[in-house]
Amino acid sequence: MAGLIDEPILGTNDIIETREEAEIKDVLIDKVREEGGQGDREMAPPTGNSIHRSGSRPQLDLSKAAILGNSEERDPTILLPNQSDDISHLALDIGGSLIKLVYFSRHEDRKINDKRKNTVKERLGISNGNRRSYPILGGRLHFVKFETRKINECLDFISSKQLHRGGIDSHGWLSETPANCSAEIKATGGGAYKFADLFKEKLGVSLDKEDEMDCLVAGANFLLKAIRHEAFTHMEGHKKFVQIDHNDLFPYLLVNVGSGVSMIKVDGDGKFERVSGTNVGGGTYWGLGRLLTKCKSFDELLELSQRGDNRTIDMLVGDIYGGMDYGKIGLSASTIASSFGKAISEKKELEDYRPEDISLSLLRMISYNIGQISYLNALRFGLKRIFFGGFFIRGHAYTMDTISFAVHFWSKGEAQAMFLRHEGFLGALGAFMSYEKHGLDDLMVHHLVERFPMGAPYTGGKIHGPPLGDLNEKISWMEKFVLKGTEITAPVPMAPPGTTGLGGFEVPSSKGGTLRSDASALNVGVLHLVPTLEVFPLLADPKMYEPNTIDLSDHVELEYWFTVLSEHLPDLVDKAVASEGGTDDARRRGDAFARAFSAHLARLMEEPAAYGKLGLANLLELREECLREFHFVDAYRSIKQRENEASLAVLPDLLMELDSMTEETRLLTLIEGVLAANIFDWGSRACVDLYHKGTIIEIYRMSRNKMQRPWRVDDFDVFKERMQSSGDKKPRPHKRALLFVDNSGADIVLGMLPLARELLRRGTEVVLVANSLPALNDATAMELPDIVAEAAKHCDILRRAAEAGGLLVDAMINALDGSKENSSSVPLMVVENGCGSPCIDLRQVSSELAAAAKDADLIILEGMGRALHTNFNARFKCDALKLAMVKNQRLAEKLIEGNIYDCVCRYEPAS
Ligand SMILES: CC(C)(COP(=O)(O)O)[C@@H](O)C(=O)NCCC(=O)O
Ligand SMILES: [Mn+2]
Repeated sequence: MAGLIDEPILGTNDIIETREEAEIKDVLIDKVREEGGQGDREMAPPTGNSIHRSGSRPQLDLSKAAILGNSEERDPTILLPNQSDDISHLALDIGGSLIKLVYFSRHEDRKINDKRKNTVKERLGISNGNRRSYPILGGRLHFVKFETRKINECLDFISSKQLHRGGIDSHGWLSETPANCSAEIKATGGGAYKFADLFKEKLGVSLDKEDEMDCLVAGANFLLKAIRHEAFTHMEGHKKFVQIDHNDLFPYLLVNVGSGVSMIKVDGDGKFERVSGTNVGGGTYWGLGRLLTKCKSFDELLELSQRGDNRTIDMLVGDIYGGMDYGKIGLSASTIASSFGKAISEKKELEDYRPEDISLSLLRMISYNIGQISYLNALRFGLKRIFFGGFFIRGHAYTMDTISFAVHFWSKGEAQAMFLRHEGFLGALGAFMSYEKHGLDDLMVHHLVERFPMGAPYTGGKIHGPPLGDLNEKISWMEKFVLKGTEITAPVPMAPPGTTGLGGFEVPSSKGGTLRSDASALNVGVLHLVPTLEVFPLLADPKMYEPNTIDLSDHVELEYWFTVLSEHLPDLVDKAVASEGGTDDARRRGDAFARAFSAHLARLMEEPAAYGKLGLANLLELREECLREFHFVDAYRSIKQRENEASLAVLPDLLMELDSMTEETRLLTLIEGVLAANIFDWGSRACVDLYHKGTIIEIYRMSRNKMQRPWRVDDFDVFKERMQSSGDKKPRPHKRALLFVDNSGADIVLGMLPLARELLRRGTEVVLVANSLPALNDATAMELPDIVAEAAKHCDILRRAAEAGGLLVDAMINALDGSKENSSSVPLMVVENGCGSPCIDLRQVSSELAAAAKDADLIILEGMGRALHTNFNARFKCDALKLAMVKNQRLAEKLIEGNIYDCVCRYEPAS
């Protein structure tokens, strides 16, 4: 059976400048020695093309190794194109019931010879490499679990992924272990002792034991500081994410509900005390439940409870008071007076009770008890916040509701129970954190991007067999998955919460047809660690910033966008398959992509907050990520090329026309041009239908002719005032403008480039900000220099500025030999934005863009994705212009009370 886990993409390593291999090896060997602080240690000399390491270590393949960038730099990056090992860190939490694994896989190197990057770094004064003292590599943190009784499956998993081999040292290099010393894996939990010999025997590794409490606290602190939507409340079926202020996190009570329960007062990093606990925990539920119901697993028991009615077993207040409330002390008739209390007075045997009812009664008894004891401890120490973690909870709505109810009830609403999405992984994550100097504790929230687990959207990281090895296995698994028609293809709708008020709940508040135990067990994605990401420095209030304009927690809204994306899918698959030559292989990958994406959508429909707060930007990014997962690198490649060529052909005429205008008319025509050309959007259903009705130029002309002011949002006059002289007063030109460009073809060539040219003409430096990776027909930073070079053939202003910005090949030589000072023009530059999506979350942008922003006093956001779906409400420290054509009827109605093809020109002076 295939394994169901997200796999890092196994990709090719693109390459760079070639250098003498021998020289590179020397640098590399020196680097490993020096940075590992082990200069005196003997290192095996290279044999052939690889360094052979001790038996349990992977080989480092140095063939075709090359220095990336400038070899004179202090810490040059060295690319190993043939090094295929996915170097990993692994940590374990081996509990009585479950084994939790956290492992790290390195990002594949997608580095290519992007000369633009080097020049832009020089221009913007970006220092090379990482700014932290010990850099960590970009990569992904994966979270998986196994049942402890199936420990062999876990060992097979580790072995097949080679997770026990090698690690990364403090500098992101393979750490070296002397030949006579075996590898060590950090592990916590009782099983780290119990199974130490088994790990040694089967994998040849020693378990380096870490204290369980230390790990729990380290894991919880890391999550609460570094993950945006980690903590949430859960009351009467409603999940609500809580924004934790990192500076006001401590003290709090951490309640870890595993087999037993620990209550820990946390005062800071590494500062905590186990103040209480209870032996009535997850193990009790499972153990008693198994005896009473004959259930085979925890999940089965939990699933049973979904259909249970505890009133048949529990003695309720109403049973004692003849169906009445005991109002005087605030107890309703449905309050449980005594768990399992009815069983004493009835002449029934165990077989006479439904297992479903027993399970629910048990679950409720234990959850309530945990909630109550936790609150009493919080009260004891004056703690307001209580975070609950541990695998007992497993995102199960009824368990959380019951705990929340207990805390709320006994505290009279003063205290709140909060839950953690990575609830089960606190210990494993803490053990992972204990690897010395991995740099993780340095990471901040903007360095982590949580993405949907690609390989297995619906299985929640549960491992059912060996992991999927390659793309082919993943595709076959997708095929089998859909053919089997499991429940994900028909998502279970959320049921309205059911509560009787005061006393408690009659039935579980989120009672679907069936509880998919996997889904409830793991609501976490894969954490992508991107240490180079930064918060966009021009955000007026980063803490209050919310990228998404549309709230998808509104189910009607979610359903609408779900339908839009589903309907767009066949066309997208056609484009993607065509972009890969329309081969049988491409068709197969296309089908697998469609299935995987549909499954993700269905999963999110079922549980929108499964991976944190869901916004439209996440859905649009998911689609792009999913395409990349099935190796479609640029589905709209040929469309983009065709449109670029057609637009470049008419650019000279447009520029001539613009040059013949007065300054005032020209500015208006330029803005009209941007809005009109934004119609070329292959992500909009309506626009794609339109493209069948005419040529690119015909559609562009039609769109321009339709431009009539006032636009639906029209701040042009205020913008014009800022830009143009009135009377004798000549306004100070902006120093630097960041232009967030959108689509290829007419959009960039006939819209944004002419606007950039106007700004350059006025003496404003221009930085074109484009996607790092392709998304729909958006122009990428890699593509822009060629487009600019073509455009510059027809325009002196663009040519000189592009030269000054190092965008033209000749100019690059100038820039590098220091003659840039002679340039007579302000520069035109290109930076990548750090994302591969039609939208942009400005909390996580490339370091290039953050550096470029430092001197910028004007930003122009263009397109629906970047200016409407995201950032429509964003406020900036500098002047901001948001330009877009609305190419969706519903969005037009909702956002601007207008109609499809209406335009937005929103200008907001610096705040
Ligand atoms: C994907 C997009 C955000 C891209 O728009 P752009 O940023 O290129 O203006 C937009 O096309 C969109 O929201 N499309 C889905 C809605 C529809 O098909 O109507
Ligand atoms: Mn776009």
